[in-house]
Amino acid sequence: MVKTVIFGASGYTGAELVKLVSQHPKLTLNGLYVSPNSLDADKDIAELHPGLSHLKGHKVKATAAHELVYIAKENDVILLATPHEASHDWTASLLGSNAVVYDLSAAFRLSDTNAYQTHYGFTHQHSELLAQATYGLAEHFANDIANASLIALPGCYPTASLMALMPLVDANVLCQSTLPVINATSGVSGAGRKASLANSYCEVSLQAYGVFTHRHTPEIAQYLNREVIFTPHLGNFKRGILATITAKLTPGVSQADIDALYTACYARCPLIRFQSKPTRVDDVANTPFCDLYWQVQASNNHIIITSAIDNVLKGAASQAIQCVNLRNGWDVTTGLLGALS
Ligand SMILES: NC(=O)C1=CN([C@@H]2O[C@H](COP(=O)(O)OP(=O)(O)OC[C@H]3O[C@@H](n4cnc5c(N)ncnc54)[C@H](OP(=O)(O)O)[C@@H]3O)[C@@H](O)[C@H]2O)C=CC1
Ligand SMILES: CC(=O)N[C@@H](CCC(=O)OP(=O)(O)O)C(=O)O
Repeated sequence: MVKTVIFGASGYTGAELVKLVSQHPKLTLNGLYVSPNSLDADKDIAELHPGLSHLKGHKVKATAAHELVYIAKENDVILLATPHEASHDWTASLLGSNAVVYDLSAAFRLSDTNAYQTHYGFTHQHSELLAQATYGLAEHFANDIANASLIALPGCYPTASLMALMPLVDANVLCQSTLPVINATSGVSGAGRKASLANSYCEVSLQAYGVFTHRHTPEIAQYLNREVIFTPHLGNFKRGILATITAKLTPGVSQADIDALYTACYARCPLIRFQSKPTRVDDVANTPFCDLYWQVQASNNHIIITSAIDNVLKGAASQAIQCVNLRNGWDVTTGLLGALS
């Protein structure tokens, strides 16, 4: 069995990772960690997440920075479901042995160190790790992921957006002079488990936020190699993201062309599903799938694509497990579909 540890195990994505690792046929849970001064240190995971009561006996431990090198030596898979700064500070100590680091934060997603000061408010100290990191967008970078030692999982909105737009950019069917427009709504779990006024039950109402400033705009732009207009919205539901994307096509591109293009791109991708009607959050919540729907309006060369994912699964934890599977040469769905049928 492949020994696996999870940092940030008490959070939303951490708890999903605990569940996914525990049901994975080739992984074994070998340690759960929270922050050095966490109020949850030494609590049982079943106490923190009653939905994980069947895993009673797994306690979360406070991380001690001086133990990181040892933890990495003793394990094969390190999953970081931690804030960006914690991943940034700890990853160098976790690399260097045989363990592979899968980081769910944004600490290693962007290639430009300066972007971290602008968009994340901290100074990035590890340009060498940014150069080394592989982006964990599983369906698009499978070969790179298979050989990587540091995998930077995409953000939730970038996952939904890039799954829709990358095939079109790669096939060069988007008009160069018009920016794709992405409007996406996320459930509240996207903001993490920590209490805040903006995310409290009575305060949440469907609303745009981060207008022209959201930190996922440069992430999406970097991997598309072109600018986009991205506007996130907060919705009053727990989990899921629906991205509705409008883009201008080059003249003459038809519905049949786009059908063929997506079909070819995702032919061997069992976790990408095509829908004949606009996609719905309820169909992907609690699943590792990304659902796509598209419609071309030939009269004015436009396409609308709708992309739906579960933000804590395909947008984070289950995509991390896809990467673990790819990195170990296992079927990409291993451990992900068992409880669904
Ligand atoms: N929620 C989502 O939909 C998505 C989240 N992500 C990213 O995944 C990561 C985890 O997100 P999420 O699960 O939502 O967050 P949560 O706030 O729900 O959980 C964060 C976890 O990290 C621990 N933690 C907090 N501060 C530190 C610290 N300084 N050092 C180490 N551990 C710490 C917390 O426990 P404690 O404070 O008790 O130590 C908790 O276990 C983040 O980087 C987030 O940006 C990515 C994609 C989607
Ligand atoms: C609803 C909500 O608040 N969502 C989060 C995005 C969550 C995510 O993907 O986070 P990272 O890129 O930080 O890992 C936000 O907009 O900040």
